[in-house]
Amino acid sequence: MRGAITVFPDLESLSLEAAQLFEEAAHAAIALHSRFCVSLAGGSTPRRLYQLLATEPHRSKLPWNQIHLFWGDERCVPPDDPQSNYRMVKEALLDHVAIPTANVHAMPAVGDDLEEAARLYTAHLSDFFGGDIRLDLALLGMGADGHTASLFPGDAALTVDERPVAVARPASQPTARLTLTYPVFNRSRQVLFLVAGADKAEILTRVLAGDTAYPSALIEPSEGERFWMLDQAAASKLPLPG
Ligand SMILES: O=C1O[C@H](COP(=O)(O)O)[C@@H](O)[C@H](O)[C@H]1O
Repeated sequence: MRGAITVFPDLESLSLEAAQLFEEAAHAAIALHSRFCVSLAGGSTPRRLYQLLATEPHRSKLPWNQIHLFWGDERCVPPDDPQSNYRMVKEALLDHVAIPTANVHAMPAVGDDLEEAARLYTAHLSDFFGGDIRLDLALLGMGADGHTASLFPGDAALTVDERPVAVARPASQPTARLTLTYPVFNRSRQVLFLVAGADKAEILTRVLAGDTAYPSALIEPSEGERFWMLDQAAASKLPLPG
């Protein structure tokens, strides 16, 4: 087993703790370098976390003008599509907090030329961070196939290590995607995986045992910390401690 792992009874208690970690990480990063740069996970699991950040006590305690939100991945759909990760974040969080528009760094995953879209987001990251793209916190989820962000088993995006953004074309998915790549996640100061649901229990045991057939197992920040927050259902097949 690798990384700090905490099991919660349900998604609500997991999300409450994740919101606390987010707030503490934000204050620590802002004390260190006056801003907090975080990449957001999509899908369904982090929605409750984002809702909690958008309500008291977190909403008032977070200095939104010093928080910069990036996207870990995006589905190639319009931003108002139900599948859009941007839309999920907007509805759960952005619509409810006073974050400056300039601090919302959504992935432009639309248009016919996705390689160009990946180049544009790469250029945006380079402009923002300069030569060293380093997130303070990467929020990640895990799919039942072991994918994380849009790093899917067998997809070419897994092998991209010279660019921060790649186009993913997972055979299992209805649309192409954009994703941050391993070097970005593995350079983050902190990585927090949020994993909930019984459908993930089997693969999670393999990921946490370090089986690199599953993309989530290859997220290992070289100089940072990695945390796993699991609900009881996702953790149900893990070996018992001791
Ligand atoms: O497709 C995606 O899936 C993963 C996991 O999502 P969940 O719904 O099982 O929580 C997510 O982390 C990723 O950002 C998303 O695009």
